[in-house]
Amino acid sequence: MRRITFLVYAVLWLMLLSLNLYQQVMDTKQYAQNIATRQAEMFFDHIILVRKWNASHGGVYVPVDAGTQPNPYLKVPNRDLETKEGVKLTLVNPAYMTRQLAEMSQSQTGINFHITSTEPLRPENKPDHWEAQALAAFQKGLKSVSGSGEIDGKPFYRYMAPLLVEAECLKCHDQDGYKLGDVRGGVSVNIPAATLESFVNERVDHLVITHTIVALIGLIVLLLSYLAQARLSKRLDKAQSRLQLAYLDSLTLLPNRRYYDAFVKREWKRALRHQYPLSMIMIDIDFFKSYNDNLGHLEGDQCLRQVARTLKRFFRRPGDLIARYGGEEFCVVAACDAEQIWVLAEILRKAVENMRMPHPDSKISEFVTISLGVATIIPGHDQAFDGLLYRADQALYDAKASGRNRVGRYRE
Ligand SMILES: Nc1nc2c(ncn2[C@@H]2O[C@H](COP(=O)(O)OP(=O)(O)OP(=O)(O)O)[C@@H](O)[C@H]2O)c(=O)[nH]1
Repeated sequence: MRRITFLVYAVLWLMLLSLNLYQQVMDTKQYAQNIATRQAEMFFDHIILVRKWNASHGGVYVPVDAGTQPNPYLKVPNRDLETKEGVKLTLVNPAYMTRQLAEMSQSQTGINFHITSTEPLRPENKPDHWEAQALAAFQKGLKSVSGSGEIDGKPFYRYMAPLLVEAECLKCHDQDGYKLGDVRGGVSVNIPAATLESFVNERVDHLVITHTIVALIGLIVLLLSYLAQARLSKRLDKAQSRLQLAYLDSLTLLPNRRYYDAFVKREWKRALRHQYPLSMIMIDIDFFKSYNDNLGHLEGDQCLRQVARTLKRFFRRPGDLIARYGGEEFCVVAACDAEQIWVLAEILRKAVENMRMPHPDSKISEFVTISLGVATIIPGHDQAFDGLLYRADQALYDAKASGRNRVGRYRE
């Protein structure tokens, strides 16, 4: 694994976990919201139940005191009575009762609920923005609305459901133009977010801790496998360079004699099996001894490298090989026929000549040149590879004998 791959995996891993953490935190918040909504629904149902009880009695008389004054918005006969003993009683209808319960609930449980409608008789029953939107939704048929929001700057889970006109309501409200089933308003129940905050915070803390631990474990595993892989590839690199040292000539970086031996053995067998021709070119730099003597051994090395580089350009096919055979000799093995190898040899000769590398002491040219000997054979069971080598050598000898800087062909 390369360092960049490791980093990409690490970032992906962290992104995946962050996404999961985010999703779980959102789920937790939604869960808290659901709990609050369920609680508010139950609260709402109780209010409705108590209102029904009150309405079923056409309201309930209670003694007048500082907290329960006659309801100025209740315009019915006999709203206020006095018992024989002189106790003053006033009629508490469902709306008045709901308001009183709301005040009691607010002070004792912190749960706030609010009876409201779009046209309230009592100004305090005017809906806030959230409630007004919920009332509009009820007019369109929605059965309840839940969410969250702020009341007097404090966060609340909010729930609201409509108050529908029922038979009991019409006893007092039929003069108001209401019909059975009409939306008369609604009651919003507001649960302080603080009641569930500790649950949410505790769960979020837990999620953050577990995700951090899992993230660290993942990163450690990733890091360990990266380090193990880095060590392994270092060892592989070392093994590879050892292998290269064993099979490459360090001066020219061409395959060396050892590689050449293994290669020709394999190729010879293959050509024997399939009965196709195998060709060889022996290459020798002309007057290389005098090049060395004249320009020095280091320049001689440089010349060998340059010639090798030039020759190597023509060998891209995996079935062909050019190797440093030894000293200033190179050898080509290729699975092709006599004509093709001759053409290739001629190309190589011209390529070296066209390098125009000065050779001050050559007897045939002012530049470095090569002589080449080519031979081709279709391997037979009674022959050995040495036969091909011998022929290529003979051809090279011919090329040298007939003037150098040319390709010699083996003739039977
Ligand atoms: N600089 C350098 N010279 C080398 C290397 N290997 C062999 N030689 C030299 O190559 C020369 C080969 O000389 P010869 O075999 O006489 O060949 P030549 O001078 O090219 O003569 P002809 O082949 O007849 O043209 C010798 O002087 C070797 O020392 C090498 O790795 N580096």
